[in-house]
Amino acid sequence: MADPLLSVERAGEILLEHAPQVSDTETMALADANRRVLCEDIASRITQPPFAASAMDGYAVRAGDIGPEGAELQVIGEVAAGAMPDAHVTAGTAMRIFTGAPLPQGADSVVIQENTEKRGDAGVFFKTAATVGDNIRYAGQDFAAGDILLSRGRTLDARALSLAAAGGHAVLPVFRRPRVAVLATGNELVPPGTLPGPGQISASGSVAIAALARDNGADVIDLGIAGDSEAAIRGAVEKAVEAKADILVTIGGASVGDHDLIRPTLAAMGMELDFWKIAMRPGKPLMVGRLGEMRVLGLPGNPVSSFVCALLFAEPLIRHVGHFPPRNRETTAIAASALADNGPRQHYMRGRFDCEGRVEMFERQDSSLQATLAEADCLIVRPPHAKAVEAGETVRIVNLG
Ligand SMILES: Nc1nc2c(c(=O)[nH]1)N[C@H]1C(S)=C(S)[C@@H](COP(=O)(O)OP(=O)(O)OC[C@H]3O[C@@H](n4cnc5c(N)ncnc54)[C@H](O)[C@@H]3O)O[C@H]1N2
Ligand code: MOO
Repeated sequence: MADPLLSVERAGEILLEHAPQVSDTETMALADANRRVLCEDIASRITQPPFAASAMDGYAVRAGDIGPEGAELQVIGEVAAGAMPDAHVTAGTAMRIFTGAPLPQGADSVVIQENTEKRGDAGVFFKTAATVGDNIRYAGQDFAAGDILLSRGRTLDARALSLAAAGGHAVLPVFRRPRVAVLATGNELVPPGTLPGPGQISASGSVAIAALARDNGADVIDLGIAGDSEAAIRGAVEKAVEAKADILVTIGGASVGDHDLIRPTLAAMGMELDFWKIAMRPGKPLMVGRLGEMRVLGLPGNPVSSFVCALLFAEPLIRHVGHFPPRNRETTAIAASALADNGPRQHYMRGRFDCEGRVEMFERQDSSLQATLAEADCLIVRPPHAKAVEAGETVRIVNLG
């Protein structure tokens, strides 16, 4: 019989199909622009290097003056970085020059000082032949004014920011960060740090989702904890709408119990449902919909389920909305021990690498166990109906690092 549940792959496609990308932009100082995405091509305002400069400490010479047998030349002055030469190099003369200094007119080569010997007051003997262009950085050899240095869509990092600075920019136009609202739901939840009373547990899920969202370039709106009532959930969702969240991530209340009110409440508020329940374990009750422009991701409450769903769905969604390039976490590894055959849902099993780099699964995989999640290096992916695997065979994994 065909499995009626949506596949993980198809769910991922549907998720991105209706997710509008951020169009608002802002101007950021270079110091604040790291990890942001450029919204325009950036052309250089200047030519780099702006002038022919020496790449070494030594002497600016005319290469033709020094043959294979060497030559003695008269030093007529010196030029350091930041100064301009006050003389021309003519036949039989040289000028002392330092790294970064402009090349004097007439010179066409720089000889490093290690290949010279001082002779008398103003004489220097050049021991080896010089070639035109030796140790010279010519004007514009890096880039010229008007060249496109960085393209729209580039995620800014240390190298890109340095290039922008070299090109004469102090600020850059970037897309605003995607706004992700995170809402925990459940009467049993208390904020982290509050000792749980009878029947209560710490709300850990939103901490994980907020950190993951920030890792992926989002601004997080923490909506706190809503109790299991339609009014409480509605109030929190309204705050997400007011804050103009691009994405609302809810945790818990996604399943079929009498207190699982996320889907009915959002439906009553006008959410268009894209899907609810997928062929995945943990994470079967995942829900995806749209409330106006806001993408809604309803994660199951078990902390491992909410984290795995966030990694597989919230991360790509945030990256897409924020114009960040997709992050491919999937690769393969050698199984350290045998794995049983799999049921109808794609199973993401916590695993860790052994000292030989092979992957072994944790024995206990219950979706409430957070200690093994924190210890895990990867999730071993077991596709629906996958056959049993022997030790030494290759398996798909999702890297958690
Ligand atoms: N009859 C059925 N029952 C359940 C099914 C099902 O198909 N039929 N699915 C199970 C699966 S799978 C999951 S996963 C859970 C998910 O259900 P909910 O999304 O409704 O989650 P809750 O019931 O609200 O919570 C489950 C569990 O997780 C704890 N929780 C909730 N929020 C947080 C949080 N922010 N931080 C830490 N822990 C949290 C909550 O206390 C519960 O212990 O449903 C199964 N049931
Ligand atoms: O799928 Mo639930 O998400 O197993 O714990």
